[in-house]
Amino acid sequence: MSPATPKPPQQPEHRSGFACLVGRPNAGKSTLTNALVGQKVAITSGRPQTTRHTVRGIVHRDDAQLVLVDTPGLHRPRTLLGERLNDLVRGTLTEVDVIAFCLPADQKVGPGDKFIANELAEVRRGRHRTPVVAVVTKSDVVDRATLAAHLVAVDRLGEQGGGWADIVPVSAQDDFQVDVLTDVLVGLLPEGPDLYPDGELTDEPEAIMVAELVREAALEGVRDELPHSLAVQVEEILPREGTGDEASGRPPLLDVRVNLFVERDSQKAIVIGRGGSRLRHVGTQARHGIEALLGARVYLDLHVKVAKDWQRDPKQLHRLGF
Ligand SMILES: Nc1nc2c(ncn2[C@@H]2O[C@H](COP(=O)(O)OP(=O)(O)OP(=O)(O)O)[C@@H](O)[C@H]2O)c(=O)[nH]1
Repeated sequence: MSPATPKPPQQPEHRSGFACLVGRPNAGKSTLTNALVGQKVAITSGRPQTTRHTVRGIVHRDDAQLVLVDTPGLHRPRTLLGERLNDLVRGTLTEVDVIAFCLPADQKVGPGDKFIANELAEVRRGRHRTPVVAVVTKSDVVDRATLAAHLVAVDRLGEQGGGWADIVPVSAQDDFQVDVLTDVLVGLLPEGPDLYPDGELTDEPEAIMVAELVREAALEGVRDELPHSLAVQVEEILPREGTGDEASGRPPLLDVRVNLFVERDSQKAIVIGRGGSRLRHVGTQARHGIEALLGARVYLDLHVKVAKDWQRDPKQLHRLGF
């Protein structure tokens, strides 16, 4: 009997597709996106509901490309803006290949999670049968017994929709099991070639990222209702004439003009601060981030404007890009 010819090693199939992170506000979606991608692309903040735009990060591997869509927090709509956000989330859910449902380990499974689980059950029953992975985030903040109990509760939450494709506890902060989650998500993608060129981390227009940096700085340390009442619009990003030097490769200074919209005069006063001190601080904070993002020196010109009840006005929402 002749020995069996050894088979050539099988090349693993290349996979590619879109994943979307959902979860109640503050569940850790942005932080997890950053941990998965390995670089800061989405904007995190201690305050809930700050992620308004769909920011994508891209995980490049030899065997796969995973495009992450970081959605705004799915929540019960209270205003027109809330409804638009939810429409955006629902639209995203049916377009992706896999959904990661983030449930923070330090919070009991509550009505907000059940609301989202119901939505996801619909998506799983739908035409696309999109698989949903339950991700228990912030697992570093609880002990093992609490984590175990939480995993059981999360498992039970998935029963109505026919069960989760997987359950993965992670800590974005301690880089615990983030690679395991990547493997699980990649395993649920269809076979396919790269969707984006290597090295590209986000396809967000620069202006949106600039707006998010300003928004993040403007919300920092403000303890009132501001997060729901602040919109940021980048009016222009222009190279200033005669400031660059082609020979040495020095980029020109960029003039960045940004409008911050609030709903009331009292909120305008909060953003500006006594004698303009707070706004100056916001400007400095944001400028550092923008310079790092754009790789050039920046002159940041901030204007605070009152756009009354903009959250409820379709015309204003449109103008602000919603
Ligand atoms: N201890 C710990 N804290 C975390 C972890 N991930 C996120 N956080 C914190 O949780 C808070 C919310 O995190 P985000 O990533 O902004 O949450 P989000 O779900 O994107 O929030 P929204 O934009 O409001 O939807 C921040 O203060 C994070 O620092 C983690 O793995 N461990």
